[in-house]
Amino acid sequence: MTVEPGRIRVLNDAPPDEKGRYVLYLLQQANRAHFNPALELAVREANRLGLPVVACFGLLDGSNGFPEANARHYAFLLQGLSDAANGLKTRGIGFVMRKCSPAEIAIDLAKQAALLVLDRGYLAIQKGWYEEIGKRVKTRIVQVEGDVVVPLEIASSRHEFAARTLRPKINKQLDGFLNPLRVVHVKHSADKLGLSSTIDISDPDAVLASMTLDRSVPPVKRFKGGETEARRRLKAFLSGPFAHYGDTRGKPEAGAASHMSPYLHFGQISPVEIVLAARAAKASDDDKQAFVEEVVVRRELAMNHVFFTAHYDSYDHAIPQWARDTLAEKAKDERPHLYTDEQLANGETHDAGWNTAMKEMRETGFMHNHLRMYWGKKVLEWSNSPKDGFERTLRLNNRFFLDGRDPNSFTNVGWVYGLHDRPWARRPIFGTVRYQSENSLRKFDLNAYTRDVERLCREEAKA
Ligand SMILES: Cc1cc2nc3c(=O)[nH]c(=O)nc-3n(C[C@H](O)[C@H](O)[C@H](O)COP(=O)(O)OP(=O)(O)OC[C@H]3O[C@@H](n4cnc5c(N)ncnc54)[C@H](O)[C@@H]3O)c2cc1C
Repeated sequence: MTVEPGRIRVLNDAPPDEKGRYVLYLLQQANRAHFNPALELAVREANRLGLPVVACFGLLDGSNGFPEANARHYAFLLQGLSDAANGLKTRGIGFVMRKCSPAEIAIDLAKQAALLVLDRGYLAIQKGWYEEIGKRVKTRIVQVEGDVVVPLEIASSRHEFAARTLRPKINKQLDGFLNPLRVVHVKHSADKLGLSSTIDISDPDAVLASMTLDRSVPPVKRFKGGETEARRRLKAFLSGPFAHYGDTRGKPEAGAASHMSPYLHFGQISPVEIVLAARAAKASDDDKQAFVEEVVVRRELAMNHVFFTAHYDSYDHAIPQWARDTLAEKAKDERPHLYTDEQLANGETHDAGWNTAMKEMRETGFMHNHLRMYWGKKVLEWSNSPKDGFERTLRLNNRFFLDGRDPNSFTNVGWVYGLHDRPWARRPIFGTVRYQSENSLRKFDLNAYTRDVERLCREEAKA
């Protein structure tokens, strides 16, 4: 199918500029050359206008760097862009990359474009780029939503209370947006335009070395960025552990995790592609349903939260009143264990299971879903105040996770503090916010998980 009309928003309804030399696509959220609705729409429009397509990317560097991004994040991003650039070239689509803001490169290259196509993300910084572009680009601008299954405003027009309020709305729309995307053949190659990048992305390591950035968190070997690698991992997951996803996803040692979150965060794979592949895989309906619940309902609940919450990174704005009240009542409760930021980051607590999870995160950029909940709840318990706990959980999350700095990051850290949840039995420190005890470490084989983490860390340490 071609792009569903519900994914398309016209931001500037001017006619395409007749003098335009190409159709420009600001590839910023959906960093991929395939299964990318914004790109396919750009190709379709370019063919209709008899023009080539040029994709562009603005790389934020130095003092202008992306908030909280470090060498780990940038290495993965650049590997993905290198892969995307190869895919674009094979299709006859131009690719221009410069060290500047995404808005800057789009505004500059749009001067010679008939039409500008944007993809769509929901973080405040991304919304800022779209606003700036909207004010300064005079030609037609079309935005295409390709990184959620059900377009956000179609799913819901308000901040959702919990997964149970969003789920029926998503389910009503789901089948209408789960369509294979038709690849549009490029009729006019961009080769003759003579546009060149100031960045040679064929060597992502060299680009990383040329950047001014926080190198205190190094790249990881466990995850290689790019759509090719995302699809390879997805295939391996769906033909193996997926058959037991429903039963074993709470067991970190069982391997029933897709590891799609870093690839989804950097737009290196489409969630629609993931769900279509999962539906076609050999697994029970229960396994499929459990997976769709995570990758569509929970993930899109996170998008809904950041979209409708202006200050989603602020404890006072993002956490519901009932949860802040109950945590405030318990703010003076004795805290048997208090740790500094450094002790937490180094995994120097009394809790060996927590330290192992922290080690997986710090050394390999990832942590299993089941442990993330435990990990977050303990930071709340071991912090001076709930606000302090929220802020340092978010800092650690965004610093070490490859999938950090995502709508999922802000929303799930918020969940630890009561967002999208309900009151539970009253406890010290937590009040009626859901507590998680050390017992949750006994529900899986902690020794097997620890051995796994040790092995992964040895592999990271190899030259
Ligand atoms: C304290 C805490 C912090 C978290 N921080 C992040 C983060 O920074 N970035 C991030 O992407 N996720 C975060 N999560 C959500 C979840 O833990 C990860 O998305 C998941 O573990 C990623 O592993 P996977 O891709 O193998 O997941 P799978 O189990 O294979 O699930 C497939 C996909 O579904 C989505 N998904 C799964 N669980 C959730 C969830 N609870 N909420 C929303 N979407 C979900 C993800 O996109 C994931 O890739 C956090 C959860 C908690 C409790």
